[in-house]
Amino acid sequence: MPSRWEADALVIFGITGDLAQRMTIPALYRLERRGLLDGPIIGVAGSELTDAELVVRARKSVEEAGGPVIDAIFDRLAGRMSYLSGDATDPALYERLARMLTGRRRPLFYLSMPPSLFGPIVEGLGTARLTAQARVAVEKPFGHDLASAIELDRQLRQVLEEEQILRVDHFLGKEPVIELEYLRFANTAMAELWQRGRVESIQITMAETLGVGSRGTFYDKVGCLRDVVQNHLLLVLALVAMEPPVGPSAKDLWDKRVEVLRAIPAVEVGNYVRGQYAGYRQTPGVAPDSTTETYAALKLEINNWKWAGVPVYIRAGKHLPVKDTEVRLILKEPPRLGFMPDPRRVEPNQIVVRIDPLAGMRLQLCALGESDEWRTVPLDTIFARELGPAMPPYERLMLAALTGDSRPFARQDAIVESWRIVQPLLSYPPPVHPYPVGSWGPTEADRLVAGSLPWQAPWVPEGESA
Ligand SMILES: NC(=O)C1=CN([C@@H]2O[C@H](COP(=O)(O)OP(=O)(O)OC[C@H]3O[C@@H](n4cnc5c(N)ncnc54)[C@H](OP(=O)(O)O)[C@@H]3O)[C@@H](O)[C@H]2O)C=CC1
Ligand SMILES: O=C1O[C@H](COP(=O)(O)O)[C@@H](O)[C@H](O)[C@H]1O
Repeated sequence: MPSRWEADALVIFGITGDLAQRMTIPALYRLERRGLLDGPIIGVAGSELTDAELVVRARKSVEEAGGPVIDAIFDRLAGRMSYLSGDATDPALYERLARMLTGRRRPLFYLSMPPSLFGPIVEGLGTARLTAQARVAVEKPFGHDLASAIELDRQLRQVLEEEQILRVDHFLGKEPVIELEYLRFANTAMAELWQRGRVESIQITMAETLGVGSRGTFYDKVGCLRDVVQNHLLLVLALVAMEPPVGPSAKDLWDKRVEVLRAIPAVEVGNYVRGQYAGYRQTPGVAPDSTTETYAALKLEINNWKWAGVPVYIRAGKHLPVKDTEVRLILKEPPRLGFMPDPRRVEPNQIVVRIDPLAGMRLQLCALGESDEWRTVPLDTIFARELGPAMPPYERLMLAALTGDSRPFARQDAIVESWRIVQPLLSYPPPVHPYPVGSWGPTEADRLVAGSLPWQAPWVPEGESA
């Protein structure tokens, strides 16, 4: 049954911006190729452009995203597109937009704009009476701390109901992140292991080989904790630790995720290590005396029946040795039985769910080799080889937004809880430690995992260059 929120028009605010050009337009092309688009697409931005000039830019975006561009498909997409130029703070823009949307009842407004404009845009849409049956997608960041996240929501809620707001976090569109729920609850083997009686600790790593590049001005105001930990990684943790949802709706899913976040106490500053890669301060747009972190590592706990006593370690950073995002459950050691040779050398089993770049799962077991040597034996699965290629996140999220599926979009209470968890770290940031480019971050982060297995080198599947 079609959702009552299925869109009959798409309006992209910020169509000329970096995100729209690199991600949104190529995603729309791929949806067109699958035959999943319907209705007009209106791009809005400040630049003075004609419809034809927008189409030329769109073609360039699709070409730069890679893969062949099929003329007939691109022409179909281009045929839907039109452009509206104006200032998002000018009420006249919304009157013009309303005229372009005549006859359309359920537009999706996708805000790929500076976050400071989210409030004014929603107000403009409301004043032009465009929001009755509309939905509004907003890109992260949802605030820059707890207070501003609450304030942003207050502004949006003056015009919109909660279910009209789609908070886009592209990690929630990643196939293996979605897969986590099924892996855990469709497999008794996993479900039985996934609890404090079996798990010694959890490590979540998001390592990037690149630095901040041309995003210095943006990044220096944000830092690693806000950029990827508060949003992507805490939402992934919520999925890793949640109880099974009682039903299939977005509410069922988010109720369980939020339960996990509510059970996580705010992180103590002593459990947080910040790092900055060598040379960061020379990046264009970065302050010469910047103390912004490009690496963050923290230890937290989940105070509920299932996870109490299991430390969760999260680390993320730029200019690290590999590009890798993974969740690693380190299982408890087996009992030391007398019949096994040298039982102290048995390594604990580990379950790794790799999110990026080549998604998959590893079960790390232990076996005795020919010469009575303990060996680590990996059982690996690459999801794309078993399940076929996954839909890229922006395509999946755009499709969900257009078809009225709220499940992959973050709910406000989850956002508030995740800011609460990191707020002490933002209010009282510890000193930042330098680290060399290509290293695993500052060695100070090693003290966080004292008492658990050290930080584990991520699983990089064979054939994938590090
Ligand atoms: N870039 C990325 O990789 C990511 C970005 N995001 C988020 O997405 C959003 C957009 O980011 P990004 O694309 O990088 O930003 P850009 O600065 O590249 O683009 C901003 C867009 O907003 C338009 N714009 C700005 N001010 C006005 C105004 N007053 N009136 C009308 N249009 C205006 C610009 O139009 P014009 O230039 O034509 O005037 C442009 O199209 C931000 O919220 C960002 O945090 C989230 C994840 C990743
Ligand atoms: O949101 C962000 O994510 C990217 C990493 O995303 P991925 O899909 O390539 O893992 C990160 O580089 C960027 O700094 C951040 O804003």
